[in-house]
Amino acid sequence: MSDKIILASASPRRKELLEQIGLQFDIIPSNADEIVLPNETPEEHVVRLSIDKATEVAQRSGSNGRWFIGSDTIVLCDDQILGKPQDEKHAAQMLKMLSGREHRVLSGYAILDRKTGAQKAEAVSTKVAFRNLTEDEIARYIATGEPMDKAGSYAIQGLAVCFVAGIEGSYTNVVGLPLCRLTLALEELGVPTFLTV
Ligand SMILES: Cc1cn([C@H]2C[C@H](O)[C@@H](COP(=O)(O)OP(=O)(O)OP(=O)(O)O)O2)c(=O)[nH]c1=O
Repeated sequence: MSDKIILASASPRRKELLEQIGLQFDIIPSNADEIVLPNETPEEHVVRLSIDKATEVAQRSGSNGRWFIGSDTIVLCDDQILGKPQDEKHAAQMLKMLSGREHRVLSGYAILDRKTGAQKAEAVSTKVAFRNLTEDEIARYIATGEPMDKAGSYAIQGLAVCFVAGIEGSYTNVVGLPLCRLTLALEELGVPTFLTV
């Protein structure tokens, strides 16, 4: 078994975030299903999906890789889970809902160590407040294409930063991975990071 770290994600944001902290890793996107189960809390949902993504990739990657990282991000508004929009109309509905108020962004992560069987997973929450958005602003934002592959139909790391009146908690958690918590978990599992090698 190689001592590699594998990011089980197709998200270019997660790739950039792990590169930002100097990790060396390979990418194998996950094919895990992303359904919401009845009676599951949003926290349980993102943690379960993170574990599913990491496990699914670990199971089909042969002897390639030791540590597998999976993650999932959702937006929560009025107790409703907002994932990625199905189309532009759906994106407009979500952005209208987020306009002028506060919501939460939940990201889960899971790290599996295939060598020892150890695992760490948790959900991290960040509060984000949007200023009021007009219908015209929402239409113009959707026309840029940015919302279409993002949970909640916006990207804080992109043009939508202009809508963000305030944030409480981890910024990278909104982008897709809570790096502060994740690096602590990596250290606890003995994964070499710039803080330990
Ligand atoms: C709220 C928000 C989400 N997002 C993105 C992060 C995730 O890529 C996406 C949420 O969808 P996810 O299902 O968490 O991830 P994904 O399908 O892009 O990738 P994979 O499942 O293979 O790991 O939304 C941003 O880029 N910026 C933001 O501000």
